[in-house]
Amino acid sequence: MRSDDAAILAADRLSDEPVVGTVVEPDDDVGGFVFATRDEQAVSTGEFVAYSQCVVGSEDDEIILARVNNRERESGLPTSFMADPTVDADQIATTLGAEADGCELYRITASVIGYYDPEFESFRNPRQLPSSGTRLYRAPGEMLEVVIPKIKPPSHRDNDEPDPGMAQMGRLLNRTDERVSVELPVNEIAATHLAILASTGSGKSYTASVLLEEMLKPDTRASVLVFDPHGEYESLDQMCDHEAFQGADGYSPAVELRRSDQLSVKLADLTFDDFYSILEPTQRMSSVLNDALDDLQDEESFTASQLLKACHSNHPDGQANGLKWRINRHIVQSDFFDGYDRLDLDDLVNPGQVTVFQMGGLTRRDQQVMAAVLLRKLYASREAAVVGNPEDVRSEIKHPVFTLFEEAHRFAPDGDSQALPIIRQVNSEGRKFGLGTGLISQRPSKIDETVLSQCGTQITMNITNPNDQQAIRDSIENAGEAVLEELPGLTKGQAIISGDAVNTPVLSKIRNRHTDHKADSLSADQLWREAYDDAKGAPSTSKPARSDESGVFDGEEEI
Ligand SMILES: Nc1ncnc2c1ncn2[C@@H]1O[C@H](COP(=O)(O)OP(=O)(O)OP(=O)(O)O)[C@@H](O)[C@H]1O
Repeated sequence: MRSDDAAILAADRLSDEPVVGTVVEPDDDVGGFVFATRDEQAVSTGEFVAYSQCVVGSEDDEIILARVNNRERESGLPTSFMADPTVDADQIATTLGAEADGCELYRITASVIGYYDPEFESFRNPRQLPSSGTRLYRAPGEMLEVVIPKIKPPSHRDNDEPDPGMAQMGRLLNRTDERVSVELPVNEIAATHLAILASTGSGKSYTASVLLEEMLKPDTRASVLVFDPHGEYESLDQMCDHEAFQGADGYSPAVELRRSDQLSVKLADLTFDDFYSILEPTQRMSSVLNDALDDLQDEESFTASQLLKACHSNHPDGQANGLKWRINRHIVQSDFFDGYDRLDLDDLVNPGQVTVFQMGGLTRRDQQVMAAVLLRKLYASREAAVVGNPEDVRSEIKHPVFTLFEEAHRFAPDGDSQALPIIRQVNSEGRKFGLGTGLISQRPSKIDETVLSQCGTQITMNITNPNDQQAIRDSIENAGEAVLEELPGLTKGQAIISGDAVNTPVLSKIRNRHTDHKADSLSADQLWREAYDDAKGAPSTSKPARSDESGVFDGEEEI
């Protein structure tokens, strides 16, 4: 980010950029205009173009940004706009290099985004569409770097104000000849929640890992909990030794990996609803359970045998037998429930630490119960810390926490889940208490609608299923139809970033990871060959896997 952003925003800056076309006519329907160009490559969908215009209330001309939407090819002479009496035909011919014979033109629709107002820290509507003949330029890359992230621009920050923590996620997808960096304010993502949505294999966990890398850099030192049903995030521990993550003051991120056999939930932390879903009691059993839990409600911790005893003491006549059988079956015989806490928040959440819960061996219900218990504890602890109750022992978490849910449709489905009520609560109230969620899913249509619509920032990648596309349309208010139409065409690592962290949606290429990516699909042919060699005791005939472990695409260098 440059500090001389005032100069970057000056309208005369536009003349350094290539001319990409000329406005043919305003188009009220799209809140924009149609322009003509010969160079279709320079103006692919989602690209930013710009023109200068005098706007009411501003002394100088402003740079107005517009986004390229649809395009149509027009062969032959550009008769439709050459016939427009307000257009200077010579000027258009010069601009486009249009020669009389067989020149190919493209009619392109663009919607006006507005001019950037640093006071307002956002775009303003110029309230007037450009007139025919207005010359259009490619929007300057340096300007886009300043105006896309939703932050106070450097020129408007006090010297003693700390720089906002920025996550350098990648670059603008459409700019192939220059690197225009896409940075997102970490604060905004953590406070207003995030959704990363894409079909399987499109790069969701890769993108989430890039974000986690950025959050754990010395500039940010975030506190993050990852709920990871497939063990996709363990390679993050490479951050501990990687030079990109070492601070001048000796900082190095901590990465805690908790395997499912190291996870357990304290019985006293479960609510009646949790017990209800674990034991699935009949109506009669429910009232036995209720009485037993009433007896134990003042205990800070209790064991399964204390619970059994409480059931028996209230109902010695045998009425409790059915429930006791279920307690034995689902609680006593499970390693997952315990009288004592193995989810101590002090160990799990610390600044500069990411804790990854590898929940692979747990049933879906246990995954939900664990996520619910932890989120409830965090919520209560952050609420107590912010509302300011120093007497409350739970107020120990003094810093914001970001939680990330891989396979979010398991935890917050469009249906029943132990974790859904608390995820809903965190998404609607968590901002006040510095508790944020990131939801990752390949099935947005299977996520609870309220939860999804409360994710303020969205990173959306290739998605082909029509129901999922519709769920995304419904949850992303301002991305614009034309940009969303790009979704099926995006390839691995390409994303639309929209919502609270950006002033306008942006098509991006997510950067390469510093750490290895461990979530690649298994290479079946190699594994078969290896298994065959093992079985025969022969020296290996297998060739190395074709998948590129570094995750670097052909011809794509590190940004
Ligand atoms: N930005 C990127 N740069 C380079 N490679 C990428 C990028 N994003 C994804 N990839 C590659 O694409 C593949 C799939 O990525 P990833 O594992 O993140 O997909 P996913 O959407 O999480 O899949 P799943 O739903 O199966 O978990 C990986 O091989 C990864 O190396």
